[in-house]
This record gives sequence, structure tokens and C-alpha cells, in this order.
Amino acid sequence: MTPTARNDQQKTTPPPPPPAEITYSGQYAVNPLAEVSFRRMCARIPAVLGRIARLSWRIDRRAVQLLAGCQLVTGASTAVLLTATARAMEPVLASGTAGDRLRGALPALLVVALAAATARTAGAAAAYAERRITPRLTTETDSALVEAVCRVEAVAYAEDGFSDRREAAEMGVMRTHVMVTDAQRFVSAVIRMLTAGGVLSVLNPLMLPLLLLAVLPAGVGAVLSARVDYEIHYGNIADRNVRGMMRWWATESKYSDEVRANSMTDYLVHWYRALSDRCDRRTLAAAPRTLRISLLSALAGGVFLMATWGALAWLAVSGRIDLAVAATAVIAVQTTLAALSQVVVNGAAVFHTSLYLGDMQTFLDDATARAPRRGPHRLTAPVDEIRLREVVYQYPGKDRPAVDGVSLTLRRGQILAIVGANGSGKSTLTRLLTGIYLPDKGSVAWNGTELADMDPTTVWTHTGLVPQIFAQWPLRVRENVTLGQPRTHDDAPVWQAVDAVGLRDAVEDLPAGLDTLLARDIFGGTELSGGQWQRIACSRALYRRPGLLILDEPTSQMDPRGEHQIFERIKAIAADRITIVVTHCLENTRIADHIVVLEHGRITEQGPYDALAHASGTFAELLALSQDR
Ligand SMILES: Nc1ncnc2c1ncn2[C@@H]1O[C@H](COP(=O)(O)OP(=O)(O)OP(=O)(O)O)[C@@H](O)[C@H]1O
Repeated sequence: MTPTARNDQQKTTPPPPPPAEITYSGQYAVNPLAEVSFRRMCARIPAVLGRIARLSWRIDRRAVQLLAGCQLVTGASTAVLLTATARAMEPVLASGTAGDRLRGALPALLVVALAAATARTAGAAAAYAERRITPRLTTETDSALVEAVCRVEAVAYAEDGFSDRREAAEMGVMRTHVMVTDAQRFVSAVIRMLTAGGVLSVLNPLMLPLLLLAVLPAGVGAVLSARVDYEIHYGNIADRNVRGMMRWWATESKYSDEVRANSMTDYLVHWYRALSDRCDRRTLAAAPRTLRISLLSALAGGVFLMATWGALAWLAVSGRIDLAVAATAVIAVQTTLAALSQVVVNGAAVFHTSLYLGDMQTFLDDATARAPRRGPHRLTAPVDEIRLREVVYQYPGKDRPAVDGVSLTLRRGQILAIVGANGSGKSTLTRLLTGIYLPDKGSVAWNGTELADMDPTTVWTHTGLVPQIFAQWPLRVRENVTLGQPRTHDDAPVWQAVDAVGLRDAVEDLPAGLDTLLARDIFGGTELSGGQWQRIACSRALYRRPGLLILDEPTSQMDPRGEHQIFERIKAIAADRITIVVTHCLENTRIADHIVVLEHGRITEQGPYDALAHASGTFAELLALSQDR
């Protein structure tokens, strides 16, 4: 096919459909989240509410006290208002001139006005208290989630469903900002309902049960609708998660060149729309169920309400209650009804939100349980020796180990190079050496102590890692170099690290030198080239002066001068540390004292460069291939 014909075909052929039903973590399986029992979730609600209350108390005790006080004042005002209304009705409905009747009712009417004003003021103060609590509550839960995810054992990321559960927890965080409002409205409505209902029961005991019956169907309906919403939420969770990731990749400026120059836009937009449509279809499919629930609950509620008004009319007409009491009862019924509806609506909202908060709580509990729990030993001395004995590691869900029976001893001053084909286990081995992962079998010991018995944070103060895929932090140049180290006011060591990777000229050319913000998308920010970013990643590791320096393809984006400079630097500082270089550029392994070749997670060859280059093994073969141009 000629290029022109291919282009024409691209224009006319619609983009391919998105992948078939994504149900859970991109796998074609039943979504285990959907199987979470609704009843179990409901049982967790009191605990969730209790936690929110405790958290609010911790955040702003005064605001919580003010909120509670306002609720009580609102309730008391409602009772006073209704009682004073009943008092005012008597002179209003008595005989006499309009003026006399009004004068007679005036004291009670003044109390009514005062009670109404007090209730309004309490309402305003409650809203103020709520606004003091909500933002900090959201920040607290959001930060707790971020911290929990940052602190889990890294292996959790590789587990099926971890990302979807995190997505569900994010929804809980988003919901916390309505939680206090919903809970406050719910409690306030309960108090108003109790006081108005109490007054109504005093007027006639028959009224309250009738009213409760009138509102009960709406309550049941709201809970059933919340359940349907929750089911839809779970049905859509995996698609929403993938859609969110795709949205980021498709719209992030870093990947905009790739998206455009590879004509990906049509497919990505189509894919995004198709995924959104799928979520919409699930939501729409549930609409008839929600309609049925709403109609039935409205019908039942209407019938009971008619009965309530009928009963009140019958009581008044048959003379069982006098007219003034009947008039107050009308107001009390209206007040109770409004409060009851608020109880139902806000109760359902609290219930609904609690389900999402329950997910958040479950995730937080799970993440806390997954924080590294290793032994108590702390690494205080510099690392002199790292010894691996028959180390095996298999990723969750994989059918073969990524690292399979590796034994190795590294000593201070040594440079080790790890080479091997893609997927042979090189990066995984570096994760095991640093204790990011613990082996399934065998042992990794630092200075004779197993990493499983050591506090990992003390281990990681001695490591410096340049990963294959490194972060480009939207921070200033200085923080990009010093991130992870205690704050310094002395720029000299920062410049040293910048010099070590040959980046001084580029940094000095930036608008604000070390203070330049490295984020093109942020106003006033600047962007570096790919190779410059990689030099920053190297300078970050060097700045730490680590006991174990690991460089995983550290120069893959650098020009030859940069690459040469980095390797010269690695050699120059090697005496004080253990250095590990993972590379596909076999020429670079010349600096290593020892080279290991990995194949399918096993060491198949090892030795110094010259020995391996002249042997007839994989290393020599790969070296010959790299020179065959
Ligand atoms: N997070 C992960 N979850 C599941 N499997 C993984 C994960 N990371 C790596 N693997 C698998 O482990 C095996 C070894 O991967 P690893 O990244 O260690 O290889 P590598 O030698 O560093 O490859 P490359 O040269 O491509 O960087 C591969 O089969 C890979 O699919």
C-alpha cells in the first residue's frame, strides 16, 4: 500500500472500538468490589459517622460545640414557636373586634417572632461552624489517603484491584465535603421533627403516628435509590478509573507531541467517548428502577398524607379538638412534615455518603495494615556489604518469578553492572537490593542483617536511586535536586550536584537559576529537555551521597558528553559506596568491577568485562550485536 493510500484509508476508516467490557483492573472478570455486601457496608455506617465526628472534634472542637449548641437552640426555638402560635390562636379565634383580638395575641406573636429570629440566627451560626469544619475535614481525609498510598508496601501497587479500590476511596474523600452539611441538616431536622412532633402529640396523640406513616415510604424509597446509585457506582468504577488515566495521558502536555504526530487524537477521543457512553448506559439502565421506587414511595406517602389531613379535619369537625388547636395542629403538621422530609432526604444523603466513606475507610484501614511492618533494626553504620542468598521474587498474579534464585555479594567500593534482555528481571533485582520489595524466598542482608528485620526508612536514608522512569517534579530546580533530603539554606552542595552532571550552564540560563519552577504548565514555569531532566534525576541521587547508588539506565536520554561525564563521576565517587548500574549499553559496563547477566530472572553469566567479552556467552553475543552496524 502506498503512503497516500494508507493516509486516505485512515481518513475514511472509523477508529476501532474501545476494548470490550473492562470490568476490573482491565481484566475480563467479575468485579470483586461489586460483590461487597450492601448489608456489610450499611453495618459500617455508624463507625464511619463516628470517625467523622471524632475527626471533626479533633480538627475544631469549638466549631463542633457551636454546631451542637445551634442544633439545640433550633429545636428549642421550634418548640417555643409552636407553643406560642397555639397561644396566639386563642385570642385570634375568640370573639371581639379585630383590634382587640390582635392586641390579645400580640405578646404571643412577639414570642413567635423572637423564636423565629433565634432559629434563623442559630441556623446562620451553624452554617458558619460547618464551614469551619468542612474544608479541614476534607483536607485531613485527602491527606490521609495520599499518605496511606505513599506509605504502603510497594508490592501493593502490583496487586489486582488496588488502583480501583483507591479510586473508590477517592470518591469517599470527595464526598467528605458534603458530609458535615448533610449530617448537620439531618440532626437539625431530627431535632425540629422531635420538637414539632412532641407539640403535635400534646395537641392530639393520633397525629404523630399518621405523620410518620406519611413520610416513611419516602424514607424507604430514598434508601433504595441510594442503593441503586451505589451499585451503579461500583459497576462503573473500573471504567471510570481507566477513563481517568486515559484522560490524563491524552491531555497531558508532555505527551501532546506523541498524540498528534501519531494521529492518535481520533482514536483517543472515540475511546474516551465510548467509555463514557458505557458508564452512561449502566446509569440509564438503572433509571427505570429508580423511577419505580420513586413512584411507589410517592404513592404510598400520598395516601398516608391524605389520611393525616382527613384525620385532622375529622377531629376538628367532630368537635374533638377546638378550632385554635386545629389551626396550630395545621402548622405543627406542616412543620413536622417539612422536618420529616428533611430527615428522610438528609438521612438518605448521609447514608449515601457513608457508603462512599465506608470505601474510603476500608481502603485506609487496608493501606494502614499494608504499611511496612519489618523488624526493629536500624541501619546506623554505612553499608559495607550487601549479600543476596537464593533470592526469589514473583509479582502477584504472575505465573513465573521475575527474579529466580539469585545469589550475589556486593562490597563497599565495588561497581556492579547488571545486564540482560528486556524483562529479564534487572529492575526487579534493584528493588530487592534496596528493600523496596522483600523476597518471597531467600534473603537480602545489609551488613549481615536481613532487610526483613530492618526499619526500611533507615535503609532508604542510605540509598540513592535513578530509576528507569523518573519523576519530573513540578518544583523548583533546587527542590528537584534536594527532594528527599533535609532542607538546606546552603546552595553550594546543590551546585556541586548540578556540576557533577554537567548542568550548570543550563541552570544558569534559566530565568531564575535554581529558583526556576520546572513545570511548563504552570504560569511562570519552564521546561527542560528529556536529557536535562535525566541529568536532574542523576544529580538528585548524587546529592544524597548514598551508601548504595543505583542507576537504572541513567544515561538513556543523554548526549555522549553527558553520558561520559556521568560515568566518570560514578567512577570517581565509587570508593565510598556500593554502585549498581543497569544498562543496555554494554560499553558502559567497562567501568564495573563485576558484571552479572540476567536471563529469565536467573544469573547466567558473571565476571569482569574482559572475561565476559571474550567468552562465548550471552554477554559477548550482545556486545557483538551492539557493535554490528
Ligand atoms: N509492577 C509489576 N507488576 C507485575 N509484573 C511486573 C512488574 N514490573 C515488572 N514485572 C514483570 O517482571 C518481569 C521483569 O521485569 P523487570 O522490569 O525487572 O525487567 P527488566 O530486566 O528491568 O526489563 P527492561 O530491560 O525492559 O527494563 C517482567 O516479566 C515484567 O513483566
